Amino acid sequence: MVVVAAAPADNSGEKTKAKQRYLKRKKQRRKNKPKAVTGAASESEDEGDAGVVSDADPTEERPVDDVPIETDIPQTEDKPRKDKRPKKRQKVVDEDGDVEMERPEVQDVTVVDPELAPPAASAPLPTLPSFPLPALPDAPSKTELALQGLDQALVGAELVDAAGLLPIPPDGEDDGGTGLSAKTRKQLIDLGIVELFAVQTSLLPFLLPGNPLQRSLYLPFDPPRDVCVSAPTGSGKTLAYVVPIVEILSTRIVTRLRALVVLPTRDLVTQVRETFDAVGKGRGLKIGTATGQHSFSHEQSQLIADKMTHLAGGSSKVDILICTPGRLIDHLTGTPNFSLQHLRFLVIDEADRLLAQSFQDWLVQVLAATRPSTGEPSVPAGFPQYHDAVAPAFRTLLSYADIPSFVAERKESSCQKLLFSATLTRDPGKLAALELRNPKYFVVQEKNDGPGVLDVAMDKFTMPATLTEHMLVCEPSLKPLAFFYLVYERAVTNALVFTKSAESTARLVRLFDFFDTARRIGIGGEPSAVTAHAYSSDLSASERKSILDKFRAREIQILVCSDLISRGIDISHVSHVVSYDVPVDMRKYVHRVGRTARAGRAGDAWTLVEEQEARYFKTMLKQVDHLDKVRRVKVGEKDLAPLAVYYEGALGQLKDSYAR
Ligand SMILES: Nc1ncnc2c1ncn2[C@@H]1O[C@H](COP(=O)(O)OP(=O)(O)OP(=O)(O)O)[C@@H](O)[C@H]1O
Repeated sequence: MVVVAAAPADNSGEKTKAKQRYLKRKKQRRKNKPKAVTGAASESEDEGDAGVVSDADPTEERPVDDVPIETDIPQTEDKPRKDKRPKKRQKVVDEDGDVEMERPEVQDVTVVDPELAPPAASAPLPTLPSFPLPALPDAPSKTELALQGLDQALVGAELVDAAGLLPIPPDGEDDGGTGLSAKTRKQLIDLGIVELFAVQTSLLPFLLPGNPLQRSLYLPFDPPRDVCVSAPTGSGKTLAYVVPIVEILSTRIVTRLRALVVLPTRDLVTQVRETFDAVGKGRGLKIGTATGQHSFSHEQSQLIADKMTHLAGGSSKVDILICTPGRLIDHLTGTPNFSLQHLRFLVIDEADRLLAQSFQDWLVQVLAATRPSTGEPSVPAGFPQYHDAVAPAFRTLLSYADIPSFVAERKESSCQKLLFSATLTRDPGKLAALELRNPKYFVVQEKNDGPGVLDVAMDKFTMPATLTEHMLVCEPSLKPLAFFYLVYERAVTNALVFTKSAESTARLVRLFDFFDTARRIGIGGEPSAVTAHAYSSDLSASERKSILDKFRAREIQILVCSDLISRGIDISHVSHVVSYDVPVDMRKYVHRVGRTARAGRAGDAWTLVEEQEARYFKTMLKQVDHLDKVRRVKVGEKDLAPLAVYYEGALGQLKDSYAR
């Protein structure tokens, strides 16, 4: 009996001389061997091999391929073979420790008489198991990256189908699942609102629960959850908060400042006020605005009833205040008895825009004013105090010693924060700054439009379904002409035209006037049907209002503006939006184009792209999988030729006017 020790593995892949010799013999042996019908292939082969090896030089090292390998191939023999010892197996535990495996043990090989050897099997030789080469793990997908660090509440957002509508029952007890009182339903129907849009359908029942206790003005023991809403432009977010606020505050007896709505611009404050006035008509609610449009003392007199006495519970003349953040801070720091302790609602509309605004840390100051501080009582002993006017959460700040303990207990503020935007931020840092209480997210999107939460996480915002988008690439020098082509040849009127600055706005309007006059003369002096006007921050508030009114009345057909009114402004008849200068980022694009195709109406958006900007613009759209939604329109010289003659003249006049 000769025992051949197993050789170490030869990983080089080169065949040694010994191996070559061995393989040759093996081949020979196979040829001579009688054909086996059954039997464990590996074992028969092993034994045969061993016999051959015994002839070989015992000092020769045998290649690792020689070593019999025990596999887990099921045995086909019916009877167990008595002459074989069961082979030893080595137990190993995998790296994670949760799977126990058996590793075949390298064995001694016993040489037996070939006569006694069982017939060799014809099955193929078992091969060495191959182990995968070490490789770097796959890079995380964009989706995985987008989800990293995301607010868990956003991950669990409620997805709302943008097409969902809910009819408003006109009268009777049944509210049809809207959560609205008969009074509010009647008021909405009088305003022409006969069904709720998707965002309202999901938000109203949430903010107006069936249990009347949860509709209370104060919920100190059961504070309400905060809400974040991401819904496309023109989808009706304003009514989604105006209606519940009016509904809940209508139960109030005493006027306190209970709803604060913060918006980024004065124009939006005016617009939202009009909506509150319309919906809240006949409900006795007092509504105020603070934008800096009037003098500070005038605003103070509109907001505060008593400026002279220090009142622990504040003194408000309004139930609802709609304001810009700057003016809000002015009142918070400079108006006596202006208090946010009674707030039931804090609305931050165009939230991502406002959170990007760090004006005097407005958010920190506002949030601090809505919750009781842990410091000294705000009203020292000896001062006149009216404890009935103090919000429950703030009663601990009173210096009264005789307040029963259940009242004096520290309770949470009842202020419910409501955040809205068509481009809601997913920035965890910014969301954390809001100190949201158990927030509930609503994401309104087109049905089957992909994973909604991920879309928000990856800045892929849902556009209105009724919007058609175009881009027109042109030479920079021909851009004004391309714009005139859109106006006169493609009937792009009732349009908002966005430029990059107030200066570009003024220049374009001037050029438009020269062009229009030249064209009018050229075609026989017909009065022009198209009037363009500039709308910019250079204008006074009253001028801006008058221009907007004229545009709404269709006396002006084209309003040229900067991004000042790219957010929130709602003018129903805007059928076209033109980005005369390409927007700097996707958010701006979403808000600009969202000035049309509102409330289910059709609308067209055009972007004029200078040749050198085309790559940037397309990349911006591609990053959010939006490029294929924007149709590329080609305008050749032939198209522009009829207008080119007036354009030359208008350009000359513009140059002269600036030279003067
Ligand atoms: N249920 C409804 N039925 C009919 N019209 C509605 C309804 N809800 C809202 N609207 C109208 O839809 C238009 C757009 O609403 P709103 O201004 O609230 O949109 P938005 O979602 O705030 O848009 P943006 O993000 O651009 O500010 C308004 O003219 C509004 O009156």
